[in-house]
Amino acid sequence: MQPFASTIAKVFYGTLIHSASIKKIEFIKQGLLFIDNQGKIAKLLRNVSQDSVHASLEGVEDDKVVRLSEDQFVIPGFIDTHIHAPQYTFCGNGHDQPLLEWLDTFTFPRESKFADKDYARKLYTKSVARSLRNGTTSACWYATIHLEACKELVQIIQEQGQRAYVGKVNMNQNSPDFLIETTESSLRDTRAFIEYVQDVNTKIDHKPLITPIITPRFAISCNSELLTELGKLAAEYDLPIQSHLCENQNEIGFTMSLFPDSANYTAVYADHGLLNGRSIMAHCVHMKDEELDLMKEKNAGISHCANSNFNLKSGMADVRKMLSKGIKVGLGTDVAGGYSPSILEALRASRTASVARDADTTLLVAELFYLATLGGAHVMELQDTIGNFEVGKEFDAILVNTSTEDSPVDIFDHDDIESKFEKYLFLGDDRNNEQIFVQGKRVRLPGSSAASRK
Ligand SMILES: O=c1[nH]c(=O)c2nc[nH]c2[nH]1
Repeated sequence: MQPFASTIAKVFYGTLIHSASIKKIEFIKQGLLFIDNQGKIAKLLRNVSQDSVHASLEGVEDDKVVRLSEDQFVIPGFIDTHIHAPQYTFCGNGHDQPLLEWLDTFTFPRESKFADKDYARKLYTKSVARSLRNGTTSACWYATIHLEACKELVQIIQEQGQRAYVGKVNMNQNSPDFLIETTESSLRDTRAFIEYVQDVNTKIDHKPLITPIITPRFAISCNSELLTELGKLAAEYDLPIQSHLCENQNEIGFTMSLFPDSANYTAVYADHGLLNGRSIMAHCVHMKDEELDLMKEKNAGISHCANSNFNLKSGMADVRKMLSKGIKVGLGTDVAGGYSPSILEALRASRTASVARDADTTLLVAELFYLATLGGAHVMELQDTIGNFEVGKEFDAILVNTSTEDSPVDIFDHDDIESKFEKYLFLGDDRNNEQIFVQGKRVRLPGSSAASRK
């Protein structure tokens, strides 16, 4: 056996589809993708004919080779840059209200239930499984303020095998009595949470997939002292940061009344050390030009949550302008402002929003697919690790089949792989996601026959 072949854990032969850049989807026909036993992409060959494939696979055992059919292709896993784990419990409800009322009526009472960690385990198991089943191989999760429930979420994500940023939410003002912390308890529990995740990561036999993320809910719910200390914690532990920004006009007005010394809402985060290259700001619907310029200057990323922005009637973000300014943008489902845990739905809503904003500058299919994959990787600052099939990256992927028994996509004789792929983007769903991989391991969801991370 050849030395290279002996480190190979899996090989895919068939059509591979990924973003080569924001403007270009590469359809790799007769591709051979080699995954090593660390879950990394070891080699990628293009246009390998049936005649020569045998030679290219020399030394690789046959049971490691997946031969894709004409209706199957492999794409990078989706990246959900903004999702609330506890809110899956009311996903699809409550869209008659705008943001601040929706938070008071639905969100805060439901999130308060996560004080009970057994309840949290039961519900988080479903949130994470649903996200994974929809092809989200990486997610930026918001939990709640409750430390023990946050730990449960980490354990569940680890059991199910998703790559994730997980945030213990911080709230010490303008929050109901049943969902509020003191500055001291908020900081103490955030530090304990960070150290818990770090400890979990020392006990695994693979490169860590879970990272704690500093998560001030939004400026309204954190006072200046807490924001400042969270900025210091992010710097001390070198961690990413996530929050909400310029989602709704009432939210912006209230924020500026609380932080009158900052030039604008975006500057509130910058003024507290919370805006840098590892910051992920969700929504950004009503951004002034100087706020977008500040995002660019700080190299901060935006999670575009079009589904949520429609549901909560927040507005339509100007993604074209963000991209033309060179700002990093990815997609977020924003469960449960967004009614769907599927990034495919986020992609479709993003297209609709871009058409409704300006039919002359709509987001193109290549751009939408990029936002769902490589764009999200940039927002997470994981572009050197995931997002497409460049050699050396880790293999996070979906094996899509457009002809599964219960497929919502109909395929006709005239369909080629390009049209099958586009049909999947606009008509497909989790029934087409035949296999899901994170760091080279097949993810098996609760209820399936085998345990996770095989
Ligand atoms: O869409 C949103 N969902 C939330 O949970 C939230 N909290 C603050 N701002 C928010 N926006």
